[in-house]
Amino acid sequence: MTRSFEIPPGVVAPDDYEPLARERLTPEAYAYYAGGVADEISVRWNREAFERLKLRPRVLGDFTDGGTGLTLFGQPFEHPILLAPAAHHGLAVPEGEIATVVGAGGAKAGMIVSTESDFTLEEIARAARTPLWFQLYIQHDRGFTADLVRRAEEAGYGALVVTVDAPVYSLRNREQRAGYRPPKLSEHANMRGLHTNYVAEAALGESLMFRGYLDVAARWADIAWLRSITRLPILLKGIMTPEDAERAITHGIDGIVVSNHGGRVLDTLPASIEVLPSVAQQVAGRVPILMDGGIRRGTDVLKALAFGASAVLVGRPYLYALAVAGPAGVAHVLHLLRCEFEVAMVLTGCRTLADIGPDVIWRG
Ligand SMILES: Cc1cc2nc3c(=O)[nH]c(=O)nc-3n(C[C@H](O)[C@H](O)[C@H](O)COP(=O)(O)O)c2cc1C
Ligand SMILES: CCCCC(=O)C(=O)O
Repeated sequence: MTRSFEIPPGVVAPDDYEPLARERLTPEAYAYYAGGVADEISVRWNREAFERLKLRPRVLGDFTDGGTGLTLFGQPFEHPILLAPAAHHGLAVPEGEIATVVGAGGAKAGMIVSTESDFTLEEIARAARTPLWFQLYIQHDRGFTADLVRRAEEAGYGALVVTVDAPVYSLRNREQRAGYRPPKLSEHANMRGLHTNYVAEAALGESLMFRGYLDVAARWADIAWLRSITRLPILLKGIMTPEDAERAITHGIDGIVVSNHGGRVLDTLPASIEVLPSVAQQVAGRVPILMDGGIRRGTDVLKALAFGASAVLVGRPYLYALAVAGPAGVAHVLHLLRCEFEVAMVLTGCRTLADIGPDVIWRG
């Protein structure tokens, strides 16, 4: 790092980074980070659903030997707040994901590295002092995809998070209005040399989706194939229904991420937190569930765990913090969330994560 990064005075809550990031990012980059698909209704619902949930306080508990530690797939984590996979940290600072992973290490937070990172997965792993998982987008070229998996294994990633809810770059009007253009797949650091002839474009009068593009998109058979080529734990990210959760389990996957992709793929999907209980009921403890979408406060983390998540992922808050204060910002925003979460645990009578259950939610 060649520059020093400082936390601006007055930043005391995760959301305090957002207006400052907006000033520092280009309008195109801000549109990419902040935006969702179409009218951004699911983006709003992710927040509103958390805001509607009330907590039930408990007093005078005994917190001896309490803590936030957990184990996922045999890997220890200090707390259940991980960095969600997000493409293009280089839009925030030139050091991109290298700065992010340093910040994640400072806050002892696990990080999920995106297929579409601006540094290679190997470069990020070399800079890491914290557990890393790799988020995989199954590419049209399955041989290339298998190579990515092999590279993630060799670089020491602890799990594969296969994102299954975005087979197509969806219609993000805010990005379009701001003039943001995503790079071509082969321009991404991890995907140099990738070739694909399949692009989701349609001339007037042509079909966008049903003219061959989906011939090479991932299907359930690809999950069975992935299962057969790696011993890494596999999570599917973007599961929103009990049926798909069940199907994932029958395909031998090890974990599920309940997510509407931060409202970036299909608008008017319900909030992730709203569907979490039905997925948790179906899964019934057979595999761990993680969730993301709209986590902005420690109380949101508590609510997600109360509804059956083992851990949560946070997206935009750390991207904004990265833009404002580099690795220091990332560490700080995660630390704020962890501190808020611990306070919420104590004030609802929870000594460890195992104590967090439906009882912490105020009913009626
Ligand atoms: C700028 C940005 C880029 C993202 N890129 C990816 C990605 O490459 N892969 C992926 O699985 N999810 C991606 N996501 C979705 C996040 O992993 C996560 O689901 C979402 O941001 C959670 O919602 P939140 O931002 O409200 O916390 C991205 C999200 C944002 C905001
Ligand atoms: C197909 C989407 C690519 C990156 C991404 O996941 C996002 O911007 O949300």
